[in-house]
Amino acid sequence: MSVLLSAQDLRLAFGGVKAADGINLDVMEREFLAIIGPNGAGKTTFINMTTGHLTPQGGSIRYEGKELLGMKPRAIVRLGIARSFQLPQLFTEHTVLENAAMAVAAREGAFSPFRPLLRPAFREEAEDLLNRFGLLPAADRRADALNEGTRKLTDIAMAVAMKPKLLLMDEPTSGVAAADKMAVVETLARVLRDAGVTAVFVEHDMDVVGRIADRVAVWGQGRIAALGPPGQILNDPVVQREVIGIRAGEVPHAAA
Ligand SMILES: Nc1ncnc2c1ncn2[C@@H]1O[C@H](COP(=O)(O)OP(=O)(O)OP(=O)(O)O)[C@@H](O)[C@H]1O
Repeated sequence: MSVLLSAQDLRLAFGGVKAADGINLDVMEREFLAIIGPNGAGKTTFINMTTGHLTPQGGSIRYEGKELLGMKPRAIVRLGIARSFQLPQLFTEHTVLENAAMAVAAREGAFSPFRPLLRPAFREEAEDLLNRFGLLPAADRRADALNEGTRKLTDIAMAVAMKPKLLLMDEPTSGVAAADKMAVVETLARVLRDAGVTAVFVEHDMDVVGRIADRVAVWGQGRIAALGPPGQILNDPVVQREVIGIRAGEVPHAAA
């Protein structure tokens, strides 16, 4: 497997807060890399620096060997890096199908408020996308009437419409009802793996991490405190105590 994204000595401080304090990380092609860590550790900051929404004060981020620093978010999307947000960014007054069609149209640079959204080519691709995510039954529902699991999947489907090679997801399961969580996770993992997409995702639910991550990076105060396979990281007593909040003697969440 080759390196897709490589961060070297990334640094960014907000006043006295070091949100990135020398981040070194290689993301391998097609892997699912989970980022875990306490609130304020700098996890979202890393995503924002990769997408061009924040500019590091030092270091470099290379994607397929190309330096991303200094590039605008739109240019980074065009290279094949998409993201989904902790709070899904949907067009709430439109249906799920229309949202998906808008993402397809945006990718084609053909979105226009004056032309029909559901042109046949966009509609067909949007339906295919929804089908892959198991979202066809929700196709005609307005985005503001969806449960959180369906909203999250729709948001991720829109990111996948950009045909990314790398997808960055900020807490893909936050707010999703416990009963729906694993189905959502299994669906998104299946679609992304089928499409050969590399995924980097921030996650607080260790069951989710244990289920789909190939590797886990533990963030601590702007640095990577540990990195390895989930069986190793999630069973590490320090990670359990400092990040997961498990005390000695309790049953860990993750399987070895
Ligand atoms: N635009 C900003 N301006 C000022 N401070 C910021 C900004 N973005 C992040 N920070 C600060 O940087 C630190 C890291 O924030 P970040 O959101 O990356 O943490 P996180 O690990 O994603 O936390 P959480 O799990 O709560 O989402 C925090 O102290 C935060 O308050």
